[in-house]
Amino acid sequence: MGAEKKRFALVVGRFYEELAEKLVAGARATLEEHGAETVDVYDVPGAFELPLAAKYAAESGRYDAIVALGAVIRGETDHYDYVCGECARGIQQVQLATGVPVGFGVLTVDTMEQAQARVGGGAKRDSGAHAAEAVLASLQVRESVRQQRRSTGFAPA
Ligand SMILES: Nc1c(NC[C@H](O)[C@H](O)[C@H](O)CO)[nH]c(=O)[nH]c1=O
Ligand SMILES: CC(=O)[C@@H](O)COP(=O)(O)O
Repeated sequence: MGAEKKRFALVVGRFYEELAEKLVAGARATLEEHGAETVDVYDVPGAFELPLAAKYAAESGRYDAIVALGAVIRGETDHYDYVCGECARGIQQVQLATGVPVGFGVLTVDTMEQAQARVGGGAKRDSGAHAAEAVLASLQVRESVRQQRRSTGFAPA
């Protein structure tokens, strides 16, 4: 889907700054390649804060879609499980509650090497770009449904 005249917010967990920057670069490049009018960036300390930041952006009415970016790397304790779980659950809740697509561009990995392989220039994928592509796809679905409703005149009671 084209992103012409569309406005996007990136909410970014900065726990690992270098990884965050690469995720932002990938997401921004994808959105701008598709013609985004605006790409605003909002920083939070870590992945646990991403859902609330996404909620603020979604409820502002200023953005067509949001991309949540960050990196969670497993440590010695089970803290990782809570951070990842609440981040993912919260982000999903925001998009379902508001209808504003929120891409999940949060790395949940065991090692820094795994993380580096999943950002721009890495061997596996560019997770920032993928999350941006995902919200473009969600916006396309919404537009297609709207067009279908207009063309068939069908509107649920
Ligand atoms: N260990 C990681 C964290 N932990 C911090 C939390 O996300 C949160 O900021 C803190 O608990 C205060 O509420 N965050 C990451 O993004 N990545 C990690 O690996
Ligand atoms: C993902 C985390 O919260 C983790 O980095 C914290 O490390 P630890 O479990 O060793 O305290």
